[in-house]
Amino acid sequence: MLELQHIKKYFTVGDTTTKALDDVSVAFRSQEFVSILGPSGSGKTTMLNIIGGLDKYDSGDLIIDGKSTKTFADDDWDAYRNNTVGFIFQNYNIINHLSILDNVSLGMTLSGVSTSEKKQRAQEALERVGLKEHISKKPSQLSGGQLQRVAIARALANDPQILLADEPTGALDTQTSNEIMQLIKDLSKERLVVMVTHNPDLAHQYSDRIIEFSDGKIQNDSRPYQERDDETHFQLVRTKMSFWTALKLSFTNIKTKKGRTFLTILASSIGIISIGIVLALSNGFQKQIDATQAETLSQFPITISQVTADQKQMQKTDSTATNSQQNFAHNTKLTAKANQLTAAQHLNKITPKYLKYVQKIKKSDSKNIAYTYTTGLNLIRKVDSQYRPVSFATTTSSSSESSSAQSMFTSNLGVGGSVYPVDRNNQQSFLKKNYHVLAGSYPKNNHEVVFITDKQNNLNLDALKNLGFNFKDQQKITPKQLLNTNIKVVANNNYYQQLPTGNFVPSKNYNQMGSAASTINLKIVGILRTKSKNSDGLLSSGVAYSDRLTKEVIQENKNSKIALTQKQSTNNVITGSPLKGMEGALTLTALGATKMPNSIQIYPNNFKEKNKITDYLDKYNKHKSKANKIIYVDLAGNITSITGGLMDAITYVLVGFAAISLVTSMIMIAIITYTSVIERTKEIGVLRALGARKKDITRVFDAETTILGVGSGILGVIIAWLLTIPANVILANLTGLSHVAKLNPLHAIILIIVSTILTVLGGHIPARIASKKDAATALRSE
Ligand SMILES: Nc1ncnc2c1ncn2[C@@H]1O[C@H](COP(=O)(O)OP(=O)(O)OP(=O)(O)O)[C@@H](O)[C@H]1O
Repeated sequence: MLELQHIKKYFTVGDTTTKALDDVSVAFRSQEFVSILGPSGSGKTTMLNIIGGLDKYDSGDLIIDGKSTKTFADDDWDAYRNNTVGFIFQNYNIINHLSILDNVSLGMTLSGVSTSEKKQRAQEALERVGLKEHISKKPSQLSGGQLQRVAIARALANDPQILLADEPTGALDTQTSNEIMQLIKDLSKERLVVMVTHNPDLAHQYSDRIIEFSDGKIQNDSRPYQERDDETHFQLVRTKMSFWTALKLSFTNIKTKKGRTFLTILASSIGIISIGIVLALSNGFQKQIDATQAETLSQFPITISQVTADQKQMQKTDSTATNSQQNFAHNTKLTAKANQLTAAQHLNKITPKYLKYVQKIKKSDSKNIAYTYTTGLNLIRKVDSQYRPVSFATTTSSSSESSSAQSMFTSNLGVGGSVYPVDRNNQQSFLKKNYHVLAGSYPKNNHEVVFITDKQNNLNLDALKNLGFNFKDQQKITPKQLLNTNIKVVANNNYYQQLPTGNFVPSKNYNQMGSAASTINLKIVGILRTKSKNSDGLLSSGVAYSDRLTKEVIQENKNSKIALTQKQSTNNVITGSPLKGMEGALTLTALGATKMPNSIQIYPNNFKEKNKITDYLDKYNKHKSKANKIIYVDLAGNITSITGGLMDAITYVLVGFAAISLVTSMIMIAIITYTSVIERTKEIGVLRALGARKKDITRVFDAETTILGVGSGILGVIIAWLLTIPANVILANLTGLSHVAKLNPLHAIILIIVSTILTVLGGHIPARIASKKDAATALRSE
C-alpha cells in the first residue's frame, strides 16, 4: 500500500552535501509493524518524514495506494498528512496550553469534523490508549508515558492508514516503554506502523519486520515485500482551519502568558490613548465653541444691502491679482483695468417682489426683520427756549448744522443713530431680548426713542452734542437730564425752501417749523444697555429708533416738493452738482422719495434657524442671472466656518503626533509576534504534521495579533475615557468649562478598529515567516 521508488534526499549545507536518503526503494504492506534500525545520522528520521509528507523527496517517487505523489501540490500533502498518516514523536509534542481533549481533536478540527463527533472520537481514542480516567487533566499534569499515550491518541483520532513513530519510547523507562510498544503493536493489527528506533531489543520483540539502515541506504530487510500494481481509490479530504479555531488556539496560548500579554496590550494602547484624548478634547472644545458661537453669533443678522461686495468675485480677483502682481509685463501695451473692489461691487436689486419674498420668511425662523432706510430725518429741538437743528449722528463730522443730503448718504447704522426692528408680531422682542432698561422704559410706539449706552454705561458724547446737549467728557449724567427730551421731525416741505434759482436750501426759521402741523414729536423714553456681550454692538451707542418711524417719514416726504423735483433732475437739487452713478438713487432715498429700503437685516430666532433662512434666500437666486442675484452677508456664518476649520487643523496635527506612537506599537507588535513565532515553533511543526496548511499557520498568528489589537484598542479606549474624568476636573478649574473632554462612541469604535488593523498588519509579516517554516525542521527544534 506504500512504496518508495528510488527516493533520494540530499541536504547541502555550505560545501558539504549529506546523502540522507540515497536511492531508497522499499514497499510496505497495508498491515504490518516495521521497525527501522540504524546508527545515528543514517537517515531514518528523514525517511519517516518523507513517508509522512513532512519533508519532500528530491527524486524518485512515493506511491500511496497505487497513486504517485509526484504531482502532489502543497494542499495534497497537507490533506495527506491529515487523513492518511499519524505521527508519534520521541518528545510527544503535546501543545501544553491546550487541554488533552483539544490536543487529540486538533487533526479532526483541521479536517472539519463536527464538534460532537470530534469529542466522541477523541474520547474513544483516549480510552483506547488507556487514559479514560485522565481526560480532564492538563498536559502539565501527566507523566511522560501518559503524554506519549495522548500523542498516540492524537495520531489515531483521524483513523490513519499509516502510523509513523519516531523513537516513541526514547524518553521513557523500560516498563513504560514496554506498555507503549504493546499499544503500538495492537494498533498495527489494523494499519501499517513504521517505527524508527535505536533499541534493537524492542524492535525484535514487537515488530513484524526489521529494516536496517546506514548511510542513507537500506542494508537489510527481514521481510521484504513486492507491491502489486492494484487499481486503488485513493482519496483525500482537504484540510482547513477556521479563523475561530485559530482564535481559540491563540487565545489559550495567550492565557498561559497573561502578564506579558497585559504589558504588551498596555504598551501598544498608548497610541490609542493619546489619540482618544486628543479626539475627546477637540470634540468637547468644538462643541463648546459651537455652543458659544451659536449663542454669540445668532444675534447677528443676515444683512442684505443695496450695495454689497461679491465675496466670490473678490476671492477670484485676489487670486489672479497675486499671480499677475508678482510678474512684470513683458511688453509695453497699456490696459484699462477696473479697481478690484469696484469690480467686486454688486448692486442688489431690492425690488417690491424681493421684499415680499423676504416677508414670507417664517416667523418661527426669524421674528425680527429690520428695514433700514438711509432717509434723512430733519430734526429740531428746543434748546434754551430756541429751536435749533439737531441730529442722531454719532460722530462729529456730520455737525448739526450740516443738513445737506450728502451727509445722509451714510448708513443710518452708526452715523444717523441706530434703527431697531419692531418684531413681526408688533412686539418689542428685539429690544427686550438684547437690551435691558437702565432708566425709563422700553419704547411703546414709533414716536418713543431710546438712548443706547455702551457696556460701561457710557453715553456717546458726540451723539449727545449732536442732540444739542452741552456735556463735557467724563461728566456724570443723571437719567433725568435725558429722559423726556422732545425732538421734532420736520417734514421736507417745512424744512426746505426753494430758491429762485430752483435749488433747495434748509430754511432757518426753526421756530416756525416747530409749530408746523405735519411735525412728528419724538420723546426719549428710556436708556438701554446691552444684556450680554453677545448682543453688544447690534445697536451703536446713541439714539435708537424704530424702523417704523422711518417708514412714517417716508410716507410723509415721498411727495414733498424737494423729492418730486429731485426725481425730475439730473443734478443734486441742494448743491446743484451733477449726479454720477448711484448718487441719484441715494439722494432720492435720503430725501425719502423711494420706498425701497437701503438694507435689510434678518435676525434669526436662533443659530439653527439661520441655515433655514440662508437656504431660503439662496433659493431666490436659483436660475437668476448674475446681475439679478441678491447677495447677502452672513457674518456669523463666515466666522463659524473659520473657527471650525481651525479646530479641525489643530486636531489633525495632534492626532498626527499621537499616530507616531501607534506606529511604534505596530513595530513592537511585530517584534512580539516574531518572538511568539520562535516560541511556538514546535506547535507550528505539530500543526503542520497534523495537516495544517501554511495559510492556517499564518491565521494562527494573525488571530493572536487580532486578540492583542482588539485588546489594546479596548484598553486604550477605556483608559482614554477614564482620563477624561481628571482632564475635565483640571479644565473646569482652569477655564470654568465643565465636561469639555468627551469621547465620542463612534471615535472609540473607530480607534478599536484602527488598533486591530494596525496590530494585525504589524504581526502579519512574522506570521508569514512562521507559515514558511519547514515542518520537519520545526519539529526537530526543541
Ligand atoms: N534540515 C537538514 N539540513 C541539513 N542536514 C540535515 C537536515 N536534516 C537531516 N540532515 C542530515 O541528514 C542526515 C540524516 O539525518 P536523520 O535525522 O534522518 O538521521 P537519523 O538516522 O534519524 O539520526 P538519529 O537516529 O540520530 O535521529 C544527518 O546527517 C543529518 O545531519
